[in-house]
Parts: sequence; C-alpha cells; structure tokens
Amino acid sequence: MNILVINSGSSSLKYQLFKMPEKAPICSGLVERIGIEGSFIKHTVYANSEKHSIEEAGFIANHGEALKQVLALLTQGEYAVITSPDDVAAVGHRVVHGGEHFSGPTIITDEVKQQIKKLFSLAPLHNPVNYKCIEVAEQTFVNAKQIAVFDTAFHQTIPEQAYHYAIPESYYKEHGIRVYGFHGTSHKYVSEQAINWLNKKDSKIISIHLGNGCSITAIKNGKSIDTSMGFGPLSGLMMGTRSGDIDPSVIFHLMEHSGYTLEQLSTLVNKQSGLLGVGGSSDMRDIRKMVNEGNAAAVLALKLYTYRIKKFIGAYAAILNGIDAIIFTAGVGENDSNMREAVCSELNYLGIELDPAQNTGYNGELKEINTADSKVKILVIPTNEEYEIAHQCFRLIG
Ligand SMILES: Nc1ncnc2c1ncn2[C@@H]1O[C@H](COP(=O)(O)OP(=O)(O)O)[C@@H](O)[C@H]1O
Ligand SMILES: CC(=O)OP(=O)(O)O
Ligand SMILES: [Mg+2]
Repeated sequence: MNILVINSGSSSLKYQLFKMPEKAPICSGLVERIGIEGSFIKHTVYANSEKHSIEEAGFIANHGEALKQVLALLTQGEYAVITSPDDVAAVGHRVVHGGEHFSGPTIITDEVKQQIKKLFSLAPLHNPVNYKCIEVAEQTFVNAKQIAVFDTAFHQTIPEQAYHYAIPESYYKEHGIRVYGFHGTSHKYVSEQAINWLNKKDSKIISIHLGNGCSITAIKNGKSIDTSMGFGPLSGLMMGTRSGDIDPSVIFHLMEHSGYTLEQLSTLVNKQSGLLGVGGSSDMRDIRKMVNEGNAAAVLALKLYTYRIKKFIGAYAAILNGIDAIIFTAGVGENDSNMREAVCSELNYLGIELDPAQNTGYNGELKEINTADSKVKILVIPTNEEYEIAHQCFRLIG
C-alpha cells in the first residue's frame, strides 16, 4: 500500500510517498521559501537503491500553487511516480492545530474538517493551508483515505501546572483555553531517535525545533512535559515571522492608543515580526548573509533569537532537574552550525559543551557534536515528520 504524506509548514510544503509496510520512500520533496523571493522545488525519486533529484526555481506565491506543482511532478514527466490516483491508498495530512478534539491520527470526515476550520484563527499560518491541502487531495485522490495527524497530539501528556494558564478555571473548562503545544510530530520523532541513541529509557531531553516556526520541548522518559508554544503556535521562541513571547500589554496598548484592529495585530505578531520584523528577512540564510555584510538589524535579530533559546534551555533544565541530551532539528537547527555554537556557548554550568570540530560537515544523519567530556549529549537529528505521519496512518488503517 502507498501512503502519500503532505506536510505544510509556514514557509514550506514537504511531501513523501511511502510504500508500506516496508516504510520505503518512493519519492520525497520540498517546496521552500513559499511567498518570498528565491522559491524552489526539489523532487527526489528513489529506485533500485539509487536516488535522482530535480530542482526547479521560480517564485511560488502560496501553498495552493506549491501543491499544484507537486501534484504535477508526482503524476507527469520523467520523475512521475503515480500513474493513477488509485496508486495512493491513503493521504496523511499534517494538521497543526487539533485543539481539544484530537489526540491521535484521525480519518477525515466532514465533521473533522469543520473542527479544523474552527481553529483557523488560532493557527492562521497553518490550519487554513492544511484545510486547503485536504480539499485538493480529496478531489485528486478520490478513493484514498484522508487522514489527519495533529501537531498537538504529542503534547497531551503535559501536566496541569504547565498547560494551565493562570486565569480563572472557567476559561479552560468552558473555552478550552490552555497550552496545546505544536511541532509534536517532530519532537516525538527526534526524541525517539535520541532515546535509541542514548540507549536509556529514563531520559531527560530538550528538543529544539528551529524551522520557520520554532519551538522547544522538555521530554521526560519519552513524554512531553512542557513546550514553548501554547494556545496557538505563536508563543515562546522568536521565529521567522512570529514574535514568540510578548507581554499582552503591548497588544492592549496598540489597540487603545494607536487604534490597531484585531486583524492588524494578528498580522503584526504572526507575519511581520520575528527575524523578518527585526532583521529584515524571515529566512536565516538571508540573515546570515546580512550579518556578514555588517547589517546592524540582522545582528540584533540573531542576538534576540539566540538569547531566547538559551533562556528556555535554562528553564527546561530546571523543570527536568537535569539534562541527558539536547537536540537541534529542522531547517535552522540542522543546517546552521553557527547558531548551534552560539546557543551552546557559556552553558558549561549545565554540562553542555559543544565540540566545534564535530559541529561542522553535517551529512544529514544523526550526529553527536559535544566534546568527549560534555555531561550532556548535543545531537543534530534530521526531523522526518512525513515518516512519522506515514507510520501513524499505517497503524490506523493497515
Ligand atoms: N543552510 C541553512 N542555513 C541556515 N538556515 C537555514 C538553512 N536552510 C534552511 N534554513 C532555515 O530553515 C527554514 C525552513 O525550515 P523548515 O523547518 O523547513 O520550515 P517550516 O517551518 O516551513 O517547516 C528557512 O526559513 C531558513 O530560515
Ligand atoms: C507549528 C509551526 O510553526 O510549524 P512550522 O514550523 O512548520 O511552520
Ligand atoms: Mg515545519
């Protein structure tokens, strides 16, 4: 059986087609820099233990356009892997916000779609796009099962003291206002890899997912016990275009004294802040280039971004009462060695010591980048949300 997985991130669209139960990828690909200059698609086909990739550059304005191009690559031309829509038995969709309703992989029905729709305003960069991808997949793969796997699911184990905001209980009970947490599929996947690597079940791990969206999770014995994103994927670390933590007084102030509307405020903190708002680009590669050219705004953006991660590592070391390993993953975490070095500097008090010689020449596989004496393992682990989603879908329907 073939399972196609569609993973829409805020700046990217990733996909993989797996042959199950072998868990063998037939093809994989990604569209990057959606909506900003320099968009491109990379499509890789695996056959006879070889892989062939093609890359196409050209501005891609939104996720709808990206998905259209992906479907064309899957079904047409030299690197097509699907001859009939019925080659695909199931489509696994990453859906970012599952709210209170979903704690595991779920067959998509009209009712499920309505619930995903209700959460649009809480995950404005994700749920609308996830919904759109579901509709396109339903029209394209008419006979396939459509399955949603939610970012929020892995964080269901977070205890009350971490998920309850310090507002009256009725807001939780009646309105579902609590920490949900996101990037759960990624934190689950990389922490399981780390636990295998450590060969230790009673583990204390800090997983740092730095993509366009960024979050950090404290994981004790394989279970999420706290995470930096909250009611929506907006709080915590500084991100590509999102502010991360901000005192709500700022919002009240802008409403009261500058006449900001709800929509303007949402746009400000979701789309115009973070690396883009402070440094001038949402993409860390651009920020690095600007820093090298001496751009002061980009230098400041990098400072804020790094500082916030360090602060959370300290907090999570405290709630875990120790750390066995920290994990760097996703676009920035996997590719930006300077970021890893800056985050780990002056954390020797916590037993975190990075080895600069190990921190270079990353080849896309799990790598330990700490010194031999470091008490804490520092791991770079490529995330694979698509693999985890395919696995969960297969368990549901296989
Ligand atoms: N070589 C690189 N060096 C630094 N940052 C990178 C590199 N490659 C990708 N990135 C960063 O990773 C981000 C994309 O990460 P990804 O996890 O794919 O994002 P998404 O949140 O859309 O899923 C880009 O916006 C960019 O900031
Ligand atoms: C939840 C989230 O921010 O996801 P992404 O980083 O893929 O945009
Ligand atoms: Mg992502």
